Amino acid sequence: MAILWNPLIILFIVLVSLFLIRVLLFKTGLIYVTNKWWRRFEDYFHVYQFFKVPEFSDGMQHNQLYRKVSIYLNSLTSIEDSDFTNLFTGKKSNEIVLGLDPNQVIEDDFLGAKVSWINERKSCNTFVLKVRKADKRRILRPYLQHIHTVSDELEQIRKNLRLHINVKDDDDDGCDVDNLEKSGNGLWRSVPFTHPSTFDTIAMETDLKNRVKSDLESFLKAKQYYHRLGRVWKRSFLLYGPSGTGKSSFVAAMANFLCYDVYDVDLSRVSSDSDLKMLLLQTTSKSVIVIEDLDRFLTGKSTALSLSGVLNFMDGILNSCCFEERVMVFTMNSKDHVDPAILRPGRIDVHIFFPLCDFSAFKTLANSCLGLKDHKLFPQVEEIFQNGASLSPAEISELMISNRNSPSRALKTVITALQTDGDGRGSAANIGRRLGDGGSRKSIDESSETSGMFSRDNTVKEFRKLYGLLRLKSHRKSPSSDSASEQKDKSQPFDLASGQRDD
Ligand SMILES: Nc1ncnc2c1ncn2[C@@H]1O[C@H](COP(=O)(O)OP(=O)(O)OP(=O)(O)O)[C@@H](O)[C@H]1O
Ligand SMILES: [Mg+2]
Repeated sequence: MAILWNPLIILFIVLVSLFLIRVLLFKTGLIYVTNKWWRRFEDYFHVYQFFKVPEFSDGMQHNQLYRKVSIYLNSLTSIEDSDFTNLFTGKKSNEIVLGLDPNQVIEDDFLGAKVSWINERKSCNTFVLKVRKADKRRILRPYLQHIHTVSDELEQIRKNLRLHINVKDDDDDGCDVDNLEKSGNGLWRSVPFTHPSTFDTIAMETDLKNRVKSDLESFLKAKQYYHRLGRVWKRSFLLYGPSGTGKSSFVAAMANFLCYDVYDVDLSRVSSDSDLKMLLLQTTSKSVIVIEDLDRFLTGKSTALSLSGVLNFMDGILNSCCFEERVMVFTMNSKDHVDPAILRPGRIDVHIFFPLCDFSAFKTLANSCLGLKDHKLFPQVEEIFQNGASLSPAEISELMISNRNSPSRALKTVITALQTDGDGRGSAANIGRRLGDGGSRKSIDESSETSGMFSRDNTVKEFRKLYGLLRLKSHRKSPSSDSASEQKDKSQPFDLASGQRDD
Protein backbone atom coordinates (compact mmCIF):
# COMPACT_ATOMS: atom_id res chain seq x y z
CA MET A 1 0.00 0.00 0.00
CA ALA A 2 2.90 2.29 0.89
CA ILE A 3 4.08 2.08 -2.69
CA LEU A 4 1.04 4.17 -3.73
CA TRP A 5 2.37 7.11 -1.72
CA ASN A 6 5.57 7.18 -3.63
CA PRO A 7 5.81 10.78 -5.02
CA LEU A 8 6.87 9.55 -8.44
CA ILE A 9 3.83 7.34 -8.72
CA ILE A 10 1.58 10.23 -7.63
CA LEU A 11 3.17 12.52 -10.23
CA PHE A 12 2.68 9.86 -12.87
CA ILE A 13 -1.00 9.44 -11.98
CA VAL A 14 -1.56 13.22 -12.04
CA LEU A 15 0.09 13.56 -15.47
CA VAL A 16 -1.88 10.68 -16.94
CA SER A 17 -5.13 12.13 -15.53
CA LEU A 18 -4.35 15.57 -16.97
CA PHE A 19 -3.58 13.99 -20.32
CA LEU A 20 -6.86 12.05 -20.28
CA ILE A 21 -8.85 15.17 -19.31
CA ARG A 22 -7.20 17.11 -22.15
CA VAL A 23 -8.00 14.35 -24.64
CA LEU A 24 -11.57 14.22 -23.34
CA LEU A 25 -12.01 18.01 -23.60
CA PHE A 26 -10.56 18.44 -27.06
CA LYS A 27 -11.63 15.21 -28.73
CA THR A 28 -15.22 15.40 -27.60
CA GLY A 29 -15.84 19.12 -27.85
CA LEU A 30 -16.34 19.42 -24.11
CA ILE A 31 -13.83 22.26 -24.29
CA TYR A 32 -16.45 24.44 -26.01
CA VAL A 33 -19.03 23.69 -23.34
CA THR A 34 -16.47 24.45 -20.63
CA ASN A 35 -15.51 27.73 -22.34
CA LYS A 36 -19.14 28.73 -22.59
CA TRP A 37 -19.78 28.03 -18.91
CA TRP A 38 -16.63 29.84 -17.97
CA ARG A 39 -17.71 32.93 -19.95
CA ARG A 40 -21.16 32.85 -18.34
CA PHE A 41 -19.52 32.59 -14.96
CA GLU A 42 -17.21 35.55 -15.80
CA ASP A 43 -20.21 37.59 -16.95
CA TYR A 44 -21.61 37.58 -13.42
CA PHE A 45 -18.66 39.70 -12.30
CA HIS A 46 -18.90 42.36 -15.03
CA VAL A 47 -21.26 45.18 -15.84
CA TYR A 48 -21.98 45.56 -19.54
CA GLN A 49 -23.07 48.41 -21.69
CA PHE A 50 -25.01 47.98 -24.92
CA PHE A 51 -24.86 50.12 -28.08
CA LYS A 52 -27.41 49.73 -30.82
CA VAL A 53 -26.64 50.31 -34.49
CA PRO A 54 -30.03 50.31 -36.27
CA GLU A 55 -30.27 49.89 -40.02
CA PHE A 56 -32.39 53.02 -40.40
CA SER A 57 -32.46 56.30 -38.54
CA ASP A 58 -35.74 57.87 -37.29
CA GLY A 59 -36.16 59.66 -40.61
CA MET A 60 -35.84 56.29 -42.40
CA GLN A 61 -32.44 57.34 -43.70
CA HIS A 62 -30.02 54.49 -44.25
CA ASN A 63 -27.51 54.28 -41.40
CA GLN A 64 -24.08 53.96 -43.05
CA LEU A 65 -22.61 52.59 -39.84
CA TYR A 66 -24.97 49.60 -40.01
CA ARG A 67 -23.59 48.68 -43.45
CA LYS A 68 -20.03 49.09 -42.26
CA VAL A 69 -20.59 46.96 -39.16
CA SER A 70 -22.22 44.30 -41.33
CA ILE A 71 -19.23 44.21 -43.72
CA TYR A 72 -16.84 44.13 -40.78
CA LEU A 73 -18.61 41.36 -38.87
CA ASN A 74 -19.01 39.16 -41.92
CA SER A 75 -15.24 39.37 -42.42
CA LEU A 76 -14.32 38.25 -38.89
CA THR A 77 -12.68 34.87 -38.55
CA SER A 78 -14.66 34.26 -35.36
CA ILE A 79 -17.76 33.90 -37.55
CA GLU A 80 -16.32 30.53 -38.57
CA ASP A 81 -16.21 29.47 -34.92
CA SER A 82 -19.82 30.36 -34.27
CA ASP A 83 -22.27 27.60 -33.43
CA PHE A 84 -23.98 28.15 -36.74
CA THR A 85 -23.76 30.58 -39.60
CA ASN A 86 -25.06 31.10 -43.13
CA LEU A 87 -23.19 30.12 -46.28
CA PHE A 88 -23.72 32.03 -49.51
CA THR A 89 -22.14 31.84 -52.94
CA GLY A 90 -19.87 34.81 -53.57
CA LYS A 91 -19.42 36.97 -56.65
CA LYS A 92 -17.07 34.44 -58.23
CA SER A 93 -18.71 31.11 -59.07
CA ASN A 94 -16.42 29.04 -56.81
CA GLU A 95 -16.46 31.50 -53.91
CA ILE A 96 -18.38 30.78 -50.70
CA VAL A 97 -18.93 33.53 -48.16
CA LEU A 98 -20.15 33.38 -44.58
CA GLY A 99 -23.02 35.56 -43.43
CA LEU A 100 -24.52 36.20 -40.00
CA ASP A 101 -27.78 34.53 -39.11
CA PRO A 102 -30.61 36.50 -37.43
CA ASN A 103 -29.96 36.85 -33.69
CA GLN A 104 -26.54 35.26 -34.03
CA VAL A 105 -23.95 36.38 -31.49
CA ILE A 106 -20.40 36.93 -32.63
CA GLU A 107 -17.38 37.74 -30.52
CA ASP A 108 -14.46 39.98 -31.25
CA ASP A 109 -11.24 41.08 -29.53
CA PHE A 110 -9.94 44.61 -29.65
CA LEU A 111 -6.94 45.98 -27.73
CA GLY A 112 -7.19 43.08 -25.33
CA ALA A 113 -10.88 43.66 -24.58
CA LYS A 114 -13.61 41.17 -25.43
CA VAL A 115 -16.72 42.53 -27.12
CA SER A 116 -19.68 40.79 -28.69
CA TRP A 117 -22.26 41.68 -31.32
CA ILE A 118 -25.82 40.47 -31.61
CA ASN A 119 -27.44 40.50 -35.03
CA GLU A 120 -30.90 41.49 -33.81
CA ARG A 121 -33.75 41.03 -36.32
CA LYS A 122 -36.92 42.63 -35.02
CA SER A 123 -39.09 45.29 -36.64
CA CYS A 124 -35.87 47.15 -37.46
CA ASN A 125 -32.65 45.22 -38.09
CA THR A 126 -30.08 46.24 -35.52
CA PHE A 127 -26.59 45.27 -34.49
CA VAL A 128 -26.14 45.42 -30.74
CA LEU A 129 -22.63 45.88 -29.39
CA LYS A 130 -21.97 44.54 -25.89
CA VAL A 131 -18.91 46.03 -24.17
CA ARG A 132 -17.71 45.69 -20.61
CA LYS A 133 -18.25 48.97 -18.81
CA ALA A 134 -14.65 48.83 -17.56
CA ASP A 135 -13.37 48.70 -21.17
CA LYS A 136 -15.79 51.16 -22.72
CA ARG A 137 -13.90 54.39 -22.19
CA ARG A 138 -10.65 52.84 -23.41
CA ILE A 139 -11.81 51.02 -26.52
CA LEU A 140 -15.15 52.31 -27.82
CA ARG A 141 -13.94 55.17 -30.02
CA PRO A 142 -10.87 53.42 -31.45
CA TYR A 143 -12.93 50.26 -31.99
CA LEU A 144 -15.57 52.09 -34.04
CA GLN A 145 -12.78 53.83 -35.98
CA HIS A 146 -11.21 50.43 -36.60
CA ILE A 147 -14.53 49.14 -37.99
CA HIS A 148 -14.69 52.14 -40.35
CA THR A 149 -11.18 51.57 -41.63
CA VAL A 150 -11.49 47.82 -42.10
CA SER A 151 -14.87 48.01 -43.84
CA ASP A 152 -13.63 50.78 -46.17
CA GLU A 153 -10.64 48.68 -47.11
CA LEU A 154 -12.81 45.61 -47.69
CA GLU A 155 -15.24 47.58 -49.81
CA GLN A 156 -12.39 48.89 -51.89
CA ILE A 157 -11.06 45.38 -52.49
CA ARG A 158 -14.45 43.89 -53.30
CA LYS A 159 -15.60 46.82 -55.36
CA ASN A 160 -16.76 45.74 -58.78
CA LEU A 161 -14.98 48.10 -61.09
CA ARG A 162 -16.95 49.63 -63.94
CA LEU A 163 -15.98 51.03 -67.28
CA HIS A 164 -17.99 54.12 -68.21
CA ILE A 165 -18.22 55.36 -71.76
CA ASN A 166 -19.75 58.62 -72.88
CA VAL A 167 -22.72 58.49 -75.25
CA LYS A 168 -24.63 60.96 -77.35
CA ASP A 169 -28.42 60.91 -77.42
CA ASP A 170 -28.41 60.45 -81.17
CA ASP A 171 -25.79 57.67 -81.21
CA ASP A 172 -26.24 55.93 -84.52
CA ASP A 173 -22.92 54.18 -85.02
CA GLY A 174 -24.23 50.72 -84.27
CA CYS A 175 -23.26 50.80 -80.59
CA ASP A 176 -26.23 49.37 -78.71
CA VAL A 177 -26.03 51.81 -75.82
CA ASP A 178 -29.49 50.95 -74.49
CA ASN A 179 -28.13 47.65 -73.23
CA LEU A 180 -25.56 49.44 -71.11
CA GLU A 181 -26.29 50.66 -67.62
CA LYS A 182 -26.91 54.39 -67.30
CA SER A 183 -24.64 56.31 -64.99
CA GLY A 184 -24.05 59.98 -64.19
CA ASN A 185 -27.40 61.40 -65.30
CA GLY A 186 -27.38 59.51 -68.56
CA LEU A 187 -24.28 61.07 -70.12
CA TRP A 188 -22.33 57.95 -69.28
CA ARG A 189 -23.16 54.28 -69.80
CA SER A 190 -21.27 51.60 -67.95
CA VAL A 191 -20.31 47.95 -68.12
CA PRO A 192 -18.32 45.85 -65.63
CA PHE A 193 -14.62 46.57 -66.00
CA THR A 194 -12.94 43.20 -66.24
CA HIS A 195 -9.71 43.98 -68.10
CA PRO A 196 -7.17 41.43 -66.80
CA SER A 197 -4.12 43.65 -67.28
CA THR A 198 -1.97 44.23 -64.19
CA PHE A 199 1.45 45.75 -63.67
CA ASP A 200 2.80 42.20 -63.56
CA THR A 201 1.57 41.42 -67.05
CA ILE A 202 3.06 44.57 -68.63
CA ALA A 203 6.53 44.18 -70.09
CA MET A 204 8.29 47.34 -69.02
CA GLU A 205 11.51 48.38 -67.35
CA THR A 206 11.21 47.22 -63.73
CA ASP A 207 12.54 50.42 -62.25
CA LEU A 208 10.04 52.51 -64.18
CA LYS A 209 7.18 50.19 -63.26
CA ASN A 210 8.08 50.40 -59.58
CA ARG A 211 8.27 54.17 -59.76
CA VAL A 212 4.79 54.36 -61.24
CA LYS A 213 3.47 51.97 -58.60
CA SER A 214 4.98 53.94 -55.74
CA ASP A 215 3.78 57.19 -57.31
CA LEU A 216 0.24 55.83 -57.34
CA GLU A 217 0.58 54.48 -53.83
CA SER A 218 1.78 57.79 -52.48
CA PHE A 219 -1.00 59.55 -54.40
CA LEU A 220 -3.58 57.39 -52.64
CA LYS A 221 -2.26 58.45 -49.24
CA ALA A 222 -1.65 62.09 -50.11
CA LYS A 223 -5.02 63.78 -49.51
CA GLN A 224 -3.76 65.93 -46.64
CA TYR A 225 -0.51 66.66 -48.45
CA TYR A 226 -2.25 67.95 -51.59
CA HIS A 227 -4.62 70.06 -49.51
CA ARG A 228 -1.80 71.55 -47.49
CA LEU A 229 -0.19 72.61 -50.76
CA GLY A 230 -3.48 74.11 -51.92
CA ARG A 231 -3.62 71.63 -54.79
CA VAL A 232 -6.49 69.47 -55.98
CA TRP A 233 -6.01 65.82 -55.08
CA LYS A 234 -5.55 64.49 -58.58
CA ARG A 235 -2.71 63.21 -60.68
CA SER A 236 -2.35 63.19 -64.44
CA PHE A 237 -0.30 60.98 -66.70
CA LEU A 238 0.66 61.16 -70.34
CA LEU A 239 1.47 57.78 -71.88
CA TYR A 240 3.03 58.14 -75.28
CA GLY A 241 4.83 55.88 -77.71
CA PRO A 242 4.34 53.85 -80.86
CA SER A 243 1.28 51.76 -81.43
CA GLY A 244 1.08 48.41 -79.65
CA THR A 245 3.52 49.25 -76.88
CA GLY A 246 1.04 48.75 -74.05
CA LYS A 247 -0.39 52.20 -73.30
CA SER A 248 -4.03 51.11 -73.13
CA SER A 249 -3.08 47.96 -71.22
CA PHE A 250 -1.17 50.16 -68.79
CA VAL A 251 -4.25 52.31 -68.17
CA ALA A 252 -6.18 49.14 -67.32
CA ALA A 253 -3.35 48.01 -65.04
CA MET A 254 -3.45 51.39 -63.27
CA ALA A 255 -7.20 51.12 -62.72
CA ASN A 256 -6.86 47.58 -61.39
CA PHE A 257 -4.01 48.64 -59.13
CA LEU A 258 -5.93 51.60 -57.72
CA CYS A 259 -9.28 49.76 -57.71
CA TYR A 260 -10.75 52.76 -59.50
CA ASP A 261 -13.57 52.87 -62.05
CA VAL A 262 -12.57 53.92 -65.56
CA TYR A 263 -14.21 56.78 -67.46
CA ASP A 264 -13.19 56.44 -71.09
CA VAL A 265 -13.86 59.78 -72.78
CA ASP A 266 -14.45 59.45 -76.50
CA LEU A 267 -13.88 63.01 -77.70
CA SER A 268 -15.46 62.29 -81.07
CA ARG A 269 -18.78 61.82 -79.24
CA VAL A 270 -18.54 65.15 -77.47
CA SER A 271 -20.38 67.89 -79.29
CA SER A 272 -19.16 71.02 -77.49
CA ASP A 273 -16.85 72.36 -74.80
CA SER A 274 -19.74 72.59 -72.36
CA ASP A 275 -20.62 68.95 -73.08
CA LEU A 276 -17.11 68.05 -72.05
CA LYS A 277 -17.54 70.00 -68.81
CA MET A 278 -20.79 68.17 -68.06
CA LEU A 279 -19.06 64.85 -68.60
CA LEU A 280 -16.37 65.81 -66.15
CA LEU A 281 -18.95 66.97 -63.62
CA GLN A 282 -20.64 63.59 -63.76
CA THR A 283 -17.63 61.46 -63.03
CA THR A 284 -17.25 60.09 -59.52
CA SER A 285 -14.24 60.21 -57.23
CA LYS A 286 -11.88 57.24 -57.12
CA SER A 287 -11.80 57.00 -60.88
CA VAL A 288 -9.36 56.97 -63.75
CA ILE A 289 -10.44 59.33 -66.54
CA VAL A 290 -8.88 58.38 -69.85
CA ILE A 291 -8.60 60.17 -73.15
CA GLU A 292 -7.01 57.86 -75.71
CA ASP A 293 -5.17 59.02 -78.82
CA LEU A 294 -5.34 62.69 -77.87
CA ASP A 295 -2.79 63.57 -80.57
CA ARG A 296 -4.98 62.11 -83.30
CA PHE A 297 -7.96 64.05 -82.07
CA LEU A 298 -6.10 67.35 -81.76
CA THR A 299 -4.54 67.07 -85.20
CA GLY A 300 -7.84 65.92 -86.70
CA LYS A 301 -10.48 68.12 -88.25
CA SER A 302 -13.03 68.15 -85.42
CA THR A 303 -14.59 71.53 -84.91
CA ALA A 304 -16.87 70.52 -82.07
CA LEU A 305 -14.24 71.06 -79.41
CA SER A 306 -11.78 73.90 -79.01
CA LEU A 307 -8.25 73.54 -77.73
CA SER A 308 -9.15 75.66 -74.72
CA GLY A 309 -12.07 73.29 -74.03
CA VAL A 310 -9.60 70.41 -73.86
CA LEU A 311 -7.14 72.41 -71.75
CA ASN A 312 -9.91 73.32 -69.32
CA PHE A 313 -10.87 69.69 -69.12
CA MET A 314 -7.29 68.86 -68.17
CA ASP A 315 -6.76 71.42 -65.44
CA GLY A 316 -9.40 74.12 -65.58
CA ILE A 317 -11.24 75.66 -62.64
CA LEU A 318 -13.87 72.92 -62.88
CA ASN A 319 -11.24 70.45 -61.77
CA SER A 320 -10.77 72.29 -58.53
CA CYS A 321 -14.52 72.09 -57.76
CA CYS A 322 -15.18 68.45 -58.43
CA PHE A 323 -12.01 66.68 -59.17
CA GLU A 324 -10.90 65.14 -55.93
CA GLU A 325 -9.26 61.73 -55.90
CA ARG A 326 -9.09 61.19 -59.60
CA VAL A 327 -6.35 60.08 -61.94
CA MET A 328 -6.34 61.40 -65.49
CA VAL A 329 -4.56 59.57 -68.25
CA PHE A 330 -3.94 60.75 -71.80
CA THR A 331 -2.43 58.52 -74.45
CA MET A 332 -0.66 59.58 -77.64
CA ASN A 333 1.44 57.93 -80.29
CA SER A 334 3.73 60.93 -80.56
CA LYS A 335 4.10 64.34 -78.96
CA ASP A 336 5.54 65.81 -82.16
CA HIS A 337 2.52 67.53 -83.63
CA VAL A 338 0.72 68.30 -80.41
CA ASP A 339 0.13 71.91 -79.39
CA PRO A 340 2.83 72.89 -76.87
CA ALA A 341 0.10 74.25 -74.57
CA ILE A 342 -0.98 70.65 -73.89
CA LEU A 343 2.56 69.62 -73.05
CA ARG A 344 3.65 72.66 -71.09
CA PRO A 345 5.36 71.80 -67.81
CA GLY A 346 2.93 71.33 -64.98
CA ARG A 347 -0.09 70.60 -67.18
CA ILE A 348 0.33 66.83 -67.02
CA ASP A 349 2.21 65.61 -63.95
CA VAL A 350 3.95 62.52 -65.28
CA HIS A 351 5.04 61.73 -68.84
CA ILE A 352 5.85 58.09 -69.58
CA PHE A 353 7.33 56.93 -72.84
CA PHE A 354 6.39 53.47 -74.10
CA PRO A 355 9.21 52.17 -76.29
CA LEU A 356 9.27 49.39 -78.83
CA CYS A 357 10.29 46.00 -77.52
CA ASP A 358 13.88 45.56 -76.33
CA PHE A 359 15.52 42.34 -75.19
CA SER A 360 14.47 42.77 -71.60
CA ALA A 361 10.82 43.32 -72.57
CA PHE A 362 11.13 40.38 -74.95
CA LYS A 363 12.21 38.12 -72.05
CA THR A 364 9.23 39.28 -69.98
CA LEU A 365 6.90 38.47 -72.87
CA ALA A 366 8.58 35.08 -73.46
CA ASN A 367 8.06 34.29 -69.82
CA SER A 368 4.40 35.34 -69.73
CA CYS A 369 3.33 34.09 -73.20
CA LEU A 370 5.46 30.95 -73.48
CA GLY A 371 6.51 30.22 -69.89
CA LEU A 372 10.17 30.51 -70.95
CA LYS A 373 12.70 31.91 -68.52
CA ASP A 374 15.62 30.99 -70.75
CA HIS A 375 16.20 29.27 -74.10
CA LYS A 376 19.12 28.43 -76.30
CA LEU A 377 17.81 30.90 -78.92
CA PHE A 378 17.84 33.84 -76.46
CA PRO A 379 21.46 34.88 -77.26
CA GLN A 380 20.53 35.08 -80.95
CA VAL A 381 17.49 37.21 -80.15
CA GLU A 382 19.61 39.45 -77.94
CA GLU A 383 22.11 39.97 -80.73
CA ILE A 384 19.36 40.98 -83.14
CA PHE A 385 18.02 43.49 -80.60
CA GLN A 386 21.56 44.84 -80.12
CA ASN A 387 21.68 45.41 -83.85
CA GLY A 388 18.77 47.76 -83.46
CA ALA A 389 15.86 45.74 -84.78
CA SER A 390 12.65 46.10 -82.91
CA LEU A 391 8.98 45.30 -83.07
CA SER A 392 6.28 46.45 -80.72
CA PRO A 393 5.45 44.25 -77.73
CA ALA A 394 2.01 43.74 -79.31
CA GLU A 395 3.59 42.30 -82.46
CA ILE A 396 5.98 40.07 -80.55
CA SER A 397 3.39 38.80 -78.08
CA GLU A 398 1.00 38.10 -80.97
CA LEU A 399 3.63 35.91 -82.67
CA MET A 400 4.33 34.12 -79.40
CA ILE A 401 0.69 33.54 -78.58
CA SER A 402 -0.13 32.13 -82.01
CA ASN A 403 2.82 29.70 -81.72
CA ARG A 404 2.46 28.98 -78.02
CA ASN A 405 2.27 25.20 -78.53
CA SER A 406 5.88 25.17 -79.64
CA PRO A 407 8.14 27.67 -77.84
CA SER A 408 11.05 26.97 -80.24
CA ARG A 409 8.87 27.68 -83.26
CA ALA A 410 7.54 30.80 -81.55
CA LEU A 411 11.06 32.09 -80.96
CA LYS A 412 12.12 31.28 -84.52
CA THR A 413 9.08 33.16 -85.85
CA VAL A 414 9.99 36.16 -83.69
CA ILE A 415 13.61 35.98 -84.91
CA THR A 416 12.46 35.90 -88.55
CA ALA A 417 10.11 38.80 -87.93
CA LEU A 418 12.85 40.83 -86.26
CA GLN A 419 15.29 40.03 -89.05
CA THR A 420 12.77 40.90 -91.74
CA ASP A 421 12.07 44.11 -89.92
CA GLY A 422 15.83 44.72 -89.63
CA ASP A 423 16.88 47.95 -88.10
CA GLY A 424 14.87 50.01 -90.49
CA ARG A 425 11.44 49.42 -89.04
CA GLY A 426 10.17 50.49 -92.38
CA SER A 427 8.23 47.48 -93.52
CA ALA A 428 4.97 48.20 -91.76
CA ALA A 429 3.09 46.65 -94.62
CA ASN A 430 4.99 43.39 -94.14
CA ILE A 431 4.17 43.27 -90.49
CA GLY A 432 0.57 44.06 -91.24
CA ARG A 433 0.53 41.12 -93.59
CA ARG A 434 2.29 38.88 -91.09
CA LEU A 435 -0.06 39.67 -88.29
CA GLY A 436 -3.15 39.92 -90.39
CA ASP A 437 -5.54 42.79 -89.94
CA GLY A 438 -4.84 42.80 -86.24
CA GLY A 439 -1.30 44.03 -86.92
CA SER A 440 -0.99 46.90 -84.56
CA ARG A 441 1.33 49.24 -86.48
CA LYS A 442 -0.81 52.04 -87.71
CA SER A 443 1.25 54.05 -90.14
CA ILE A 444 4.59 54.11 -91.86
CA ASP A 445 5.22 57.56 -90.41
CA GLU A 446 5.17 56.21 -86.89
CA SER A 447 7.64 53.49 -87.71
CA SER A 448 10.15 55.86 -89.21
CA GLU A 449 9.76 58.15 -86.23
CA THR A 450 10.62 55.34 -83.84
CA SER A 451 13.51 53.99 -85.85
CA GLY A 452 15.12 57.38 -85.38
CA MET A 453 14.74 57.13 -81.65
CA PHE A 454 16.27 53.70 -81.53
CA SER A 455 19.10 54.00 -84.01
CA ARG A 456 21.97 51.62 -83.39
CA ASP A 457 24.48 54.13 -82.08
CA ASN A 458 22.52 55.84 -79.41
CA THR A 459 19.92 53.30 -78.37
CA VAL A 460 20.88 53.15 -74.71
CA LYS A 461 21.38 56.88 -74.34
CA GLU A 462 18.11 57.75 -76.02
CA PHE A 463 16.30 55.02 -74.16
CA ARG A 464 17.40 56.38 -70.81
CA LYS A 465 16.73 59.93 -71.85
CA LEU A 466 13.24 59.03 -72.92
CA TYR A 467 12.49 57.61 -69.53
CA GLY A 468 13.71 60.75 -67.88
CA LEU A 469 16.24 58.69 -65.96
CA LEU A 470 19.12 60.99 -66.81
CA ARG A 471 17.23 63.84 -65.26
CA LEU A 472 16.39 61.84 -62.18
CA LYS A 473 20.06 60.96 -61.86
CA SER A 474 21.18 64.53 -62.15
CA HIS A 475 18.63 65.52 -59.51
CA ARG A 476 20.19 63.03 -57.20
CA LYS A 477 23.72 64.15 -57.97
CA SER A 478 23.30 67.89 -57.70
CA PRO A 479 20.57 68.82 -55.29
CA SER A 480 22.04 72.29 -55.10
CA SER A 481 21.32 73.15 -58.74
CA ASP A 482 17.74 74.15 -58.02
CA SER A 483 16.08 76.09 -60.73
CA ALA A 484 12.53 77.27 -60.15
CA SER A 485 11.19 74.48 -62.29
CA GLU A 486 13.26 71.85 -60.51
CA GLN A 487 11.91 73.06 -57.21
CA LYS A 488 8.45 72.57 -58.58
CA ASP A 489 9.27 69.06 -59.69
CA LYS A 490 10.38 68.18 -56.19
CA SER A 491 6.87 68.71 -54.98
CA GLN A 492 5.99 65.67 -57.07
CA PRO A 493 7.08 62.19 -56.03
CA PHE A 494 8.79 61.82 -59.41
CA ASP A 495 8.46 63.06 -62.92
CA LEU A 496 9.20 60.92 -65.93
CA ALA A 497 8.72 63.74 -68.36
CA SER A 498 11.11 63.38 -71.19
CA GLY A 499 12.00 64.82 -74.57
CA GLN A 500 12.65 68.53 -75.06
CA ARG A 501 12.23 69.51 -71.43
CA ASP A 502 15.13 67.28 -70.46
CA ASP A 503 17.58 68.45 -73.06
N1 LIG B 1 4.50 46.34 -72.82
C1 LIG B 1 3.62 45.35 -73.01
N2 LIG B 1 3.59 44.31 -72.18
C2 LIG B 1 2.71 43.29 -72.34
N3 LIG B 1 1.83 43.23 -73.34
C3 LIG B 1 1.81 44.25 -74.22
C4 LIG B 1 2.71 45.36 -74.10
N4 LIG B 1 2.47 46.20 -75.12
C5 LIG B 1 1.47 45.66 -75.82
N5 LIG B 1 1.08 44.50 -75.30
C6 LIG B 1 -0.01 43.66 -75.79
O1 LIG B 1 -0.32 44.12 -77.07
C7 LIG B 1 -1.71 44.38 -77.23
C8 LIG B 1 -1.94 45.83 -77.62
O2 LIG B 1 -1.49 46.67 -76.57
P1 LIG B 1 -2.15 48.09 -76.25
O3 LIG B 1 -3.49 48.19 -76.86
O4 LIG B 1 -2.04 48.30 -74.79
O5 LIG B 1 -1.15 49.04 -77.03
P2 LIG B 1 -1.28 50.61 -77.24
O6 LIG B 1 0.07 51.16 -76.91
O7 LIG B 1 -2.43 51.14 -76.48
O8 LIG B 1 -1.53 50.71 -78.79
P3 LIG B 1 -2.27 51.90 -79.59
O9 LIG B 1 -1.34 53.09 -79.57
O10 LIG B 1 -2.41 51.32 -80.95
O11 LIG B 1 -3.57 52.16 -78.91
C9 LIG B 1 -2.37 44.03 -75.92
O12 LIG B 1 -2.99 42.78 -76.08
C10 LIG B 1 -1.25 43.91 -74.93
O13 LIG B 1 -1.47 42.85 -74.06
MG1 LIG C 1 -4.21 52.09 -77.04
